[in-house]
Amino acid sequence: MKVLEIKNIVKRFGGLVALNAVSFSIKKGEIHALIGPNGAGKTTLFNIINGFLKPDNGEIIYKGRNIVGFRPNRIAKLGIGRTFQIVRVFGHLTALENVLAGFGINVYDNFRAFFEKPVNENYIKKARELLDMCDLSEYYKVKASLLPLGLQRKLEIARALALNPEILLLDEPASGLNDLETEELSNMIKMLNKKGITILFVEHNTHFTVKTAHWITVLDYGVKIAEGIPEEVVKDERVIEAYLGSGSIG
Ligand SMILES: Nc1ncnc2c1ncn2[C@@H]1O[C@H](COP(=O)(O)OP(=O)(O)OP(=O)(O)O)[C@@H](O)[C@H]1O
Repeated sequence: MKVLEIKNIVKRFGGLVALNAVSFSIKKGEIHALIGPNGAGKTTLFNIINGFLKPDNGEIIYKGRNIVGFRPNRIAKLGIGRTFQIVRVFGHLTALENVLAGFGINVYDNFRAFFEKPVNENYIKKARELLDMCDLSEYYKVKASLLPLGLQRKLEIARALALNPEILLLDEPASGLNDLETEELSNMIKMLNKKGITILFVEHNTHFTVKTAHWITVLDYGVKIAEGIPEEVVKDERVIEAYLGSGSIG
C-alpha cells in the first residue's frame, strides 16, 4: 500500500531544473532511501515533501490528498516528520527539554510558552519513553550541545518522534558519524521501522544505505534514473555511471 506518492514533481531555480518530472512512491512500512550525486535534487525534493518549498508542477499525495501548498507545520501535524542535514537540536536545552519542545504546538501555544508553562507530567513521561527508545535515557539531563554528534542525531530523531509521525524523513542521518555511530543509527532506524514508522532517508554513505534500506530511488540531475532493491541498484550501470561522472562514490 502506498503511503506517499510523489507525482511528476518539477522544480526550477531560475534556469536550473533541479527536479524534472520526478515520480515514485513510498510503501507503508518500508525504509526507502533516496540517493544520487551532489546536486541531484534530493534535498530539494525533501523540502517539497515537507512544505518548505513549493514545486512548479506535480503533486505529493498523502492520505488521499495533494499536500503541495500546505505549510510545514500542517504537514508535520498530518504525520510527516523530519530531521535535517545539519543537526538542529537546541544546544542550550537538555535532551529531555529538546524532546518536550518537539511536542510543540500540540502542547504549547507558542515557543515562549514552552519556557513559561510548567510541563505536564504525562509529557515528561512520554518524552522519557522516546529518549529511552532512542537509547538516550541516561543523557536526559545533559545539555544537547555537550552530546557527541551521533547522540545529537538520535536526539533529533527522538524530538521528531514527539509528533508521532507516520513517515519520518531523515536528511543524511549518517553524515559525519564514525563507523560505530553509523551502525548504531542503522539499527535504531530499523527498530523504529519495526514499530511501524515508514522511513525515507537521503544519504551519501552507500554502505549505510545498502545495509538499512529496503528500497532505493536514485536521482541524477533532477531525473529518476533507477529504483529497486539495494543489491540491484548498486549494480545498475546508469547508477555507477552517474556516481563515476560526479567523482563521488559514497
Ligand atoms: N535555493 C536554491 N536556489 C538556487 N539553486 C538551488 C537552490 N537549492 C538548490 N539549488 C540547486 O538545485 C540543485 C539540486 O540541489 P539539492 O541540494 O536538492 O541537491 P542534493 O541532491 O540534495 O545535493 P547534495 O547531495 O549535495 O546535498 C543543485 O544544482 C543546487 O545548486
